[in-house]
Amino acid sequence: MIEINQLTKTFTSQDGTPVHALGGVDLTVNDNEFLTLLGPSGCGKTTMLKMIAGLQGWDGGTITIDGKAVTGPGPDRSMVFQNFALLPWATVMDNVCFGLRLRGTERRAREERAQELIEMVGLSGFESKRPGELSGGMQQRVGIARALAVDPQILLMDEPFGAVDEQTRRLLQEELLSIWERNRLTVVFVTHSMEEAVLLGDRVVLMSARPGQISEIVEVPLARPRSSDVGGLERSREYTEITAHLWDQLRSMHSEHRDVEAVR
Ligand SMILES: Nc1ncnc2c1ncn2[C@@H]1O[C@H](COP(=O)(O)OP(=O)(O)OP(=O)(O)O)[C@@H](O)[C@H]1O
Repeated sequence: MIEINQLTKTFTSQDGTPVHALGGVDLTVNDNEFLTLLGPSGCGKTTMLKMIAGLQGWDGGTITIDGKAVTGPGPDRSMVFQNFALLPWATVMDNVCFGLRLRGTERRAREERAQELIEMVGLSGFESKRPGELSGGMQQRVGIARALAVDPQILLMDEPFGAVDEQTRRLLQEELLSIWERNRLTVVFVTHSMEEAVLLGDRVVLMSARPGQISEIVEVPLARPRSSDVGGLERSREYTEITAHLWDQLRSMHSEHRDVEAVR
């Protein structure tokens, strides 16, 4: 279980003015939960994800995982980035093996594990290609396989499908759901898309504009497994009601934010 208590962070921008990114976030993520994070641009979603990953420090508050304080990155957590963050000179196989290699796993074992994952994400036959030879969707499949190779308990995903076309996005959503259904990981997934947040999540966490705080947590009652009929879910009444509610909330946040900016 991930427990976040009163998390605060203020950055200093280049001209020296403070940027209050997080203003006291409290959040609990349950084991095996698929949690999606939604909120206006700049409300601190990426910052919070990086903090859980142990890649970014904070000013106040605590983050614990199964009762242990997060003080840096660990083998229990993997992150998937929007821009894929692959090694451009390395092959698909070497990219997927990367984390296992850092851990000192011997070559045969790591290549066997990588091969399983390459098959799982539908990239068999592309093992010796380099990222530049692949489409965006294929590169993100490599990113997902790489993150899964180290068998993390927690997968942290920062708008992973933001840079791919609509059809690829749908396929990747279905694949991710099916991987999660089989492996029962804990997933924290940042997105700009209300639709994606609802289709994937057990709960949608709505963050308020900067300084980011939890504004509302919405339970998603859509039945699981969802991987085989994402399109059908989109036509259900529950889906329409939740997305309409989220849109109302986001719209009022945007207009409040505009009013605050205007007063400044
Ligand atoms: N290293 C940094 N130095 C200064 N300011 C930063 C730094 N990292 C983030 N910020 C600022 O902190 C705020 C939160 O950024 P963050 O990237 O977490 O937001 P976000 O909710 O993920 O945004 P988006 O949805 O646009 O990706 C933003 O105003 C951003 O400019």
